[in-house]
Amino acid sequence: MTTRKTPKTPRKAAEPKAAKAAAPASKPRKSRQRVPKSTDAGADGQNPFRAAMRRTRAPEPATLVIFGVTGDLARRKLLPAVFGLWQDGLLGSAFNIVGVGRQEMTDEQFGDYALEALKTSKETDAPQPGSLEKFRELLYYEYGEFSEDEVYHKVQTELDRAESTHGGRKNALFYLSTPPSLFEPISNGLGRVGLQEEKDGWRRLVIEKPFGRDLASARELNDAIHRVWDESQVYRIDHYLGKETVQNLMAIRFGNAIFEPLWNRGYVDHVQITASEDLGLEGRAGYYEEAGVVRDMLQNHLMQLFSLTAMEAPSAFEADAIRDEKVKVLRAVKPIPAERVPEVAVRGQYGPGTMAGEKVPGYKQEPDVKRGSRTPTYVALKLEVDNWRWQGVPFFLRTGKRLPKKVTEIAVVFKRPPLGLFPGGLERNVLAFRIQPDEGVSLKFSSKSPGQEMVLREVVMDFRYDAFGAQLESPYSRLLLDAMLGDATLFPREDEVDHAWQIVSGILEAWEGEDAPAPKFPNYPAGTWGPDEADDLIGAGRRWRRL
Ligand SMILES: NC(=O)C1=CN([C@@H]2O[C@H](COP(=O)(O)OP(=O)(O)OC[C@H]3O[C@@H](n4cnc5c(N)ncnc54)[C@H](OP(=O)(O)O)[C@@H]3O)[C@@H](O)[C@H]2O)C=CC1
Ligand SMILES: O=C1O[C@H](COP(=O)(O)O)[C@@H](O)[C@H](O)[C@H]1O
Repeated sequence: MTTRKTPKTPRKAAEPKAAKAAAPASKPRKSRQRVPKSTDAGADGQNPFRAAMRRTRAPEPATLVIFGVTGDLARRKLLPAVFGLWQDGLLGSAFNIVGVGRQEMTDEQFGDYALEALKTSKETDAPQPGSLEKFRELLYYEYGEFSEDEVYHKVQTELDRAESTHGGRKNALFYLSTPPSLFEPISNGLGRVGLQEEKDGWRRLVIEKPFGRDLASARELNDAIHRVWDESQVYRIDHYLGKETVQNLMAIRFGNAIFEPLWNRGYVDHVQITASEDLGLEGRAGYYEEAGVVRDMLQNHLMQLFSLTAMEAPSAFEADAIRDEKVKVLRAVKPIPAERVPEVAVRGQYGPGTMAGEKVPGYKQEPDVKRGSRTPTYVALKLEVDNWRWQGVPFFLRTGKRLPKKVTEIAVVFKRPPLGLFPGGLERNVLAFRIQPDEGVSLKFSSKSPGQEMVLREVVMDFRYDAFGAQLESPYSRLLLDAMLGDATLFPREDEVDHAWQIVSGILEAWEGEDAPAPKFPNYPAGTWGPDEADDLIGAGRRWRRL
């Protein structure tokens, strides 16, 4: 995304740049609003999940500064998440947002933009009467070139202004919701004007994914970030960790006595981790052509799901104890040098096809995609873990765009019973964590079907999240609140990110290196479950789950 766009929603004419830049530092603040009570479902009129959080968690007064606030992520996810937290009274006694972008806009115009975003996003909680207008009072906007100091001075001025209503504190959470190429320039810009210094309040940096584009660039970015920030101030976000159902994986594994004894090579045949998407490119060619599925999904979201499934129990539910265990299992993954890639990985790119009865274009026909594009939109990978728990148990990971449906699932497939006493029934028990949609956990097993004969049938025990009677929290709400509270438990640490890059490095080398053979793309029609080679990867006697 290098071209400058016009604002994405109708707005009033932009105020001249000079007039905005010359606004006095002492411009009067809008009065801070009392946080309204929620009318979400729940006995006390609140979203029960959030009400539970409210009792124990309240951040200090703070400013959330979103760089790239005019982008897709901010519009569809971040602003709705912040609005929901604020409406439920979770953002403490004083809070405001400074949106930062490259487009010229006044605070007023930004208010219109943000409200339009809230009204159109599917993720926005039902607003209470008048609450959108009250929320608008918290919104400020600054713009400029991210390579120049001026915009950071403007941000500093915003923090100075907020001080009086924030109890003399200048706490700030800087959220980098921009293309990854801007992470380092923005971090440096903040550093040049001293915005990382914690003299008069905490300062934290949230960095979106992908963190780097390969192992070398991730390390360079990490070093650059550390030249400005202490690791304790850095929150690398992977929104999959904010999903309730992903956290539930730890709850089920380590909060029950019945699963862990089976969670090993003695009982588990293999594990399948799937993140399939029915969507195609959604106008994100500029980003996706550079990234491809390995950087977009595999290196981060799927590696997180893998490490949470395969790790040992942490000694405590604390950031470093959990991160230590995740790193240990990532280190135990059998290395995948470029020569091994054909054995363990399959790539794909969708061609034209049919989705829900509608014809859809292939990847190469999507707007702004190069006609000869080699960008993969599908990957399947076999991981082997060289440790006592998992020796000989393959983990199969797959993710892709334009697959038949949106579903993310972790399925633990158990070994066959040692003796087949009865006819019928299923081949193997499966414990499946439905991360999304239709969130829940199911266990498949065989049962006698009614009748004279001892014939088995496959049955399912199913737990559904909607049994709790509450809508699940957006992962961004959870993670934003955690970052405001200084809780890094659900954010990947630098060594986790590094090890995840190490695992996929050979794949990138084999597929993108100078001598890499040209792929035969497209190799799956949109609306199908990916290339046929993925079936060979999972091997004889096993098959991918049809979800
Ligand atoms: N969108 C999504 O669903 C998800 C996105 N992410 C990550 O979030 C981050 C943001 O993604 P997304 O919102 O989709 O990206 P977008 O391309 O929509 O834009 C992000 C923002 O960056 C600005 N921007 C782009 N290029 C420049 C530039 N050269 N100089 C200054 N500003 C620039 C855009 O300004 P303008 O509006 O003027 O173009 C916009 O404000 C990325 O790191 C992405 O990987 C992570 C998970 C999901
Ligand atoms: O990070 C990303 O994730 C989304 C999928 O997220 P989900 O929460 O809807 O499963 C993906 O579409 C996008 O390409 C990627 O950048």
